[in-house]
This record gives sequence, C-alpha cells and structure tokens, in this order.
Amino acid sequence: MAIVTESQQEHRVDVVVYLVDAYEKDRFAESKKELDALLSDEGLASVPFLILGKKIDILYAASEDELRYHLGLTGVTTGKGKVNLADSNVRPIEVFMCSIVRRMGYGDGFKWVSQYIN
Ligand SMILES: Nc1nc2c(ncn2[C@@H]2O[C@H](COP(=O)(O)OP(=O)(O)OP(=O)(O)O)[C@@H](O)[C@H]2O)c(=O)[nH]1
Repeated sequence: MAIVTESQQEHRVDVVVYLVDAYEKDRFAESKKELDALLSDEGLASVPFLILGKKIDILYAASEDELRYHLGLTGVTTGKGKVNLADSNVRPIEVFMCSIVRRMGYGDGFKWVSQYIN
C-alpha cells in the first residue's frame, strides 16, 4: 500500500510512504513489483520514499535486512539520520521497521523523511 501526500495548493507530491507487511513473505515479490513501478514513475523521480515494514511484532516477520533484500533495496537506501542529499541527484529512500499495534518504529521513519520535505 502506498500513501502519497500532495501539498494542497500545488498538487505536488511531497513524499511516498510505502507500507509492506513484513509478515507476509509470500507477497514480497508482488510488493517489489508495485514499488518498482512507483520508483520508475517520472513524476515521482525526486520524491522521497519512506518504506515501512509493518507487523514486526509477529513471530517470523522478516528482518529489516531481509525486507531490504526482497524489495531490491540492498545498497540502494540512502542512510538513516541526517543525510544531506540536497546537492546530489539522489532520491532519499530508506526502510524503517514498525509495529502499528505496539505503536513503535514509524515515528523514526516519519522523522527521517521530514528532513526532505520543504
Ligand atoms: N500485529 C499487528 N497487526 C497489525 C499491524 N498493522 C496492522 N495490523 C492489523 O492487521 C489487520 C489488517 O490490517 P492491514 O494489514 O494494515 O490492512 P491492509 O494492508 O489493508 O490489508 P492487506 O491489503 O490484506 O495486507 C488489522 O486487524 C490491523 O489491526 C502490526 O504492525 N502488527
């Protein structure tokens, strides 16, 4: 599932938040296909992508590295913390793991992506 937020006035997309169920490993291929389509959308070329791997509270959910691998993001993600990409042509993209029921993880992701929204 992707949540695309647009600024009200300019109809400009500010960020893509892409949610993947870390527990449903048999759907990773499908998730990768959808994600790849969004990543190659010219209209989103410079838009930051926050990938949220959810349901990590469930036993056997994929680890962050596993999810990164299955989504084809190994070596592609741009780094957590403060990473200045303003002078580069690199689109910010990062994976954060979370549990909605335990209310954990997603805050770090939104904090990370907020540094790239003007
Ligand atoms: N344990 C757990 N349950 C969650 C989490 N996030 C959502 N759920 C529950 O999972 C159920 C289905 O919600 P989602 O998976 O978010 O819904 P969805 O993505 O529209 O469903 P699918 O398209 O079928 O994957 C609901 O009962 C949620 O409360 C989580 O992080 N941990």
